[in-house]
Amino acid sequence: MKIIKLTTYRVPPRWMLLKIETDEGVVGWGEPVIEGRARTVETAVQEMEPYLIGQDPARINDLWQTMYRAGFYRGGAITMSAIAGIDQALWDIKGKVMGKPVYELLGGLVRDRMKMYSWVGGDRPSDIIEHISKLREGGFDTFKMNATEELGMLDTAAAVDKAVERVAEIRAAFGNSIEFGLDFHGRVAAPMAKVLLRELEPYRPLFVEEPVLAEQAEYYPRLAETTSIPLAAGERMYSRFEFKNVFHAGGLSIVQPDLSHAGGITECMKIASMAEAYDIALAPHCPLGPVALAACLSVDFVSYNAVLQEQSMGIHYNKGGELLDYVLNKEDFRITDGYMKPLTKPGLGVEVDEERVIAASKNAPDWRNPVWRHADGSVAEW
Ligand SMILES: O=C(O)C(=O)C[C@@H](O)[C@H](O)CO
Ligand SMILES: [Mg+2]
Repeated sequence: MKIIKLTTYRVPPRWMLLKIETDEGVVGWGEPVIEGRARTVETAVQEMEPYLIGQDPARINDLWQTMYRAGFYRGGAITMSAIAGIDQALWDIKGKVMGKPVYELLGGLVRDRMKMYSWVGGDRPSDIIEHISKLREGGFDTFKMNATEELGMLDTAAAVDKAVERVAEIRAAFGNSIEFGLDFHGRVAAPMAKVLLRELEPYRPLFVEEPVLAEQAEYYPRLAETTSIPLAAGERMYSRFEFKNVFHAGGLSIVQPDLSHAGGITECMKIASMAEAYDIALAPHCPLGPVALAACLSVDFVSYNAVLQEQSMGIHYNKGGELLDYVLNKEDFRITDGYMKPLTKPGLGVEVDEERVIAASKNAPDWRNPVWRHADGSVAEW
């Protein structure tokens, strides 16, 4: 079997799907994308074609190593997202050829169902109580929200109190009948992270995500010394070589690689097992589309340390497109009592609605995250 064609489709709300075709008619789908840089990743996928066209899609490991090493320069968000989507599609092909779901090819199920969580509150956290109440009716009991709006490197007690009061309200409304993660989203600089973590401690969030920016990862062990709140990060790290340093330095309790940013299934399986060796839990990042989620689940269902899975249904980013819009087997993505079952169809287990994808790709928006500014006019982390 040989790879004959790669086709990318940028689709609303801000995703990109990749179709890899073979000379024997077997097709694989992947989701290579960096939110806000879809066109750049699209070009990166096209630049990988010379390594792929005419090659045997079964040789995933060799194709992965070639894409990673052959271009001399390596790593980073764009290249590793391109490799990620291609890798997902190659695993999809392999599963379809062998008539097995990818998790079977990775050693079989380590659990029968996977715990899912839902975003609440939007870019500027608001209406949290009402949003949680509504999602609880749908069976969710675990949520994630932004902890703050813009926050200065050194901010006021009032700004800290605003973030803490929001969390206090959640505990007052729901007690310990629900769990919630707080995403600092890189908005909190090191000087304020310690302050916020201390004030949030009494409310026992399930975790705090990106307590500081990934480029400040050396603070993770220092911050972990000051709090019992589990620290989580990973969506802005792109290979096991980056995660290696973070695991070795310590401080992270939960690792959140993104299956569409960190080299795909092949790489994230390695990251997951490295994390397990450090007793770090796995909670793949996935505010993206159905193929990315299916790739996450392929890793979740074979990784002992997988504890939580993000999914984007109802997320505030999904304007103009929703998770199941491009999926024919929607019923397989049902979430019952906050859990998903394995996707059992061959490959990644997503039956892509290709007609819908092609139609939607005709006028895909160039999604960009907003550029926030502090009161003094300087750029704020979004
Ligand atoms: O889902 C998360 O945890 C996020 O922090 C969302 C962020 O990754 C946006 O997708 C960037 O555009
Ligand atoms: Mg995040």
